Amino acid sequence: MRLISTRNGASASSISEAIRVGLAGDGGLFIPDTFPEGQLSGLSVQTSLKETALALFEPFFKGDQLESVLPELVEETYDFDVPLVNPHPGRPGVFALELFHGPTGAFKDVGARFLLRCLDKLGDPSAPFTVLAATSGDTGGAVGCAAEGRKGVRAVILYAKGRISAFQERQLTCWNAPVTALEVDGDFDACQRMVKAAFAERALSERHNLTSANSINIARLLPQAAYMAWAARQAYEKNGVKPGLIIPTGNLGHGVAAIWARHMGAPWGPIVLATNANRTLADWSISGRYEPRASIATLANAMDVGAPSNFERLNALPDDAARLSVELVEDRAIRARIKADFERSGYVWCPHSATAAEALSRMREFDLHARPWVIAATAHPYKFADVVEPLIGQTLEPSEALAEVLGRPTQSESCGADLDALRHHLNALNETA
Ligand SMILES: N[C@@H](CCOP(=O)(O)O)C(=O)O
Repeated sequence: MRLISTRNGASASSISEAIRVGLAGDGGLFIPDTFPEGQLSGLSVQTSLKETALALFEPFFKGDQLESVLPELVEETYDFDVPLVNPHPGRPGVFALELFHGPTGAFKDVGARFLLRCLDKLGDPSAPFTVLAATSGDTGGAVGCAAEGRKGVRAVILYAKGRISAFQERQLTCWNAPVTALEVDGDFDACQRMVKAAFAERALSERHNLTSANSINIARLLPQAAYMAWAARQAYEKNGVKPGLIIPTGNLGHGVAAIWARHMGAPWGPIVLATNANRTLADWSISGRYEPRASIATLANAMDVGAPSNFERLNALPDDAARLSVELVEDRAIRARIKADFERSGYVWCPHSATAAEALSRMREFDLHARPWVIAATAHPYKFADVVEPLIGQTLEPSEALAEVLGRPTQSESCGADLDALRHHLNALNETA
């Protein structure tokens, strides 16, 4: 399989190269020239998540230098539960795919663990990769955690000052070498622009061996596509009807991973993207025009994205593969959904997952009962205790892994919201190395 750019025809010589560089030379995102077919057809409800991942990865990694270590990478990536639970006992056709049982309590753990392990295998400790991660809250923590203690990489996390939850900030700034956290005086889109500008400056990129840990990197998307393929099969087998998926969406990496999984044969029916009040995708779904706008701060802060990077990948798909709908959920509705579902069944959503639960509640009765529905539950509610606890009137308990973070010292450096400021920090890292 060839990996080509979403833009002007650049391509990668192998998946390892695509992972190493993160972004294609023309600034586009890597996509397969043709999607493999039939990889998922032999899988059954008994096929484990790890087996599903190996089957899905096979055509991407065939003949690649990482092919022989894939079983080890898969074993380590998926070493926590990804349960499909029923959040409302009175509604047996509704499921939550709980993606927050990893070390940092967000679905980002899966992709970050896989990507950082790939890079560590490919990296040279005497000239490690510098892995840049722009974050609106959850990616940074997952990348920091996955990078800690590695020799072939160093991670530089750019986070938007004042735009993340207190726990997320702690979780971005608590990792030991080789992790550096930069508190950027700007929003997530500014962080993302700085990262892309750094890649575009060839000398800078080569000097630091830059790559990306955001979902622009294909090694973030594939492991997400794998659990989406596995979950579709599980839900499908429950009553033989293709389930619908509702997925909270910001930078669109998770949504595209699910759409890729369906395009490669995972038995998903309709896919609904739930967004917060950042309306770029909702407007596009109505007007057909993609018009990035400045992001606004919401309760579902990890989705505060005005220019979703993976739109390019969505746009590169044939129309029938990319079919989806978008539901916009404002803060008021997020609050009300967390409260209502807790009162109804005791289930607690994080503000991001609550956008998807709210989208489900707005569905017409006919669509709701026509098939099972899976809500992607993307983050542990404890990470947003300041929002969630007053709504449910109870104290939330952290998971063991999240509690561990509370005991760690934290450290970050201030950074301006432009390339010069980032360049300064990167050069300083080289001087202290
Ligand atoms: N939701 C993100 C924003 C970055 O998205 P990514 O999936 O491209 O890393 C976050 O939590 O930082």
